[in-house]
Amino acid sequence: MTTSNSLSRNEIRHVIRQKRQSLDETTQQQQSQRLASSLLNHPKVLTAQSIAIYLTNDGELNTDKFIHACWAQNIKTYLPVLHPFSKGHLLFLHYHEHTIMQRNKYHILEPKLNVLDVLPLEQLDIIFTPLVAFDKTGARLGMGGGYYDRTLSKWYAQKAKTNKPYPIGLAHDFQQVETIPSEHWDIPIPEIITPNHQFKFY
Ligand SMILES: Nc1nc2c(c(=O)[nH]1)N(C=O)[C@@H](CNc1ccc(C(=O)N[C@@H](CCC(=O)O)C(=O)O)cc1)CN2
Ligand SMILES: Nc1ncnc2c1ncn2[C@@H]1O[C@H](COP(=O)(O)OP(=O)(O)OP(=O)(O)O)[C@@H](O)[C@H]1O
Repeated sequence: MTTSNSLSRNEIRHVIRQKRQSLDETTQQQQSQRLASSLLNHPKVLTAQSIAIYLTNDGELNTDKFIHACWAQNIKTYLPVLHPFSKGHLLFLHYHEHTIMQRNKYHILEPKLNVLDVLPLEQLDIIFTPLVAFDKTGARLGMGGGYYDRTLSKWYAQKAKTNKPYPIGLAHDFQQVETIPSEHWDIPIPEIITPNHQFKFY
């Protein structure tokens, strides 16, 4: 990794995170509704039984309305939980209206760990991934922990077999940038959805 690369990745993170943190609540609610409406017509969602999603943090595109719509349609929803021993890795736990929640070290709400609620990655139909920025090639930049890079690398390694879970990035339109300086561990994702566009990369 070169210093200039890491600086510009950090600069992108800084600029885009500031922008999304400054969104007002009305805009967030409108975008959440638009997202839910478009996702509910998505062919992969229409046939999904279990999906991984995230709870909005740091001004991310709000997923609340979509999550509730999934529950109404009997689509099971799973949330990322920081792995208790395996640093940098995520588990995906069932999230329903009675789930006991707690805050992780980043102050993001996550289901309280219970092994009975964990679903192996390959049993999820779709993994909706949060991101800070994406570019025209499908490169994604996250918060900097490498959590989704590690998760997606497991998907990538086994994708010839099952292609499950199908990754879809979610973002505000302004999170698209010209180019993300790539690192060797980055896994480009096949599809990114914003309130106004659907991008398919391969
Ligand atoms: N909604 C949501 N949930 C998610 C993620 C995400 O991007 N969005 N993650 C995606 O990976 C994982 C958490 N990764 C994160 C990595 C860094 C920071 C963060 O805020 N870092 C602060 C410093 C916080 C601290 O150390 O106290 C910062 O960079 O300013 C947050 C989450 C799992 N859950
Ligand atoms: N597949 C992987 N295996 C091991 N380490 C990895 C892997 N992917 C990323 N990392 C490590 O994670 C750290 C953070 O990576 P990076 O800055 O690209 O995360 P990010 O894409 O912003 O975050 P996220 O993927 O959680 O959204 C890097 O130091 C990198 O070495």
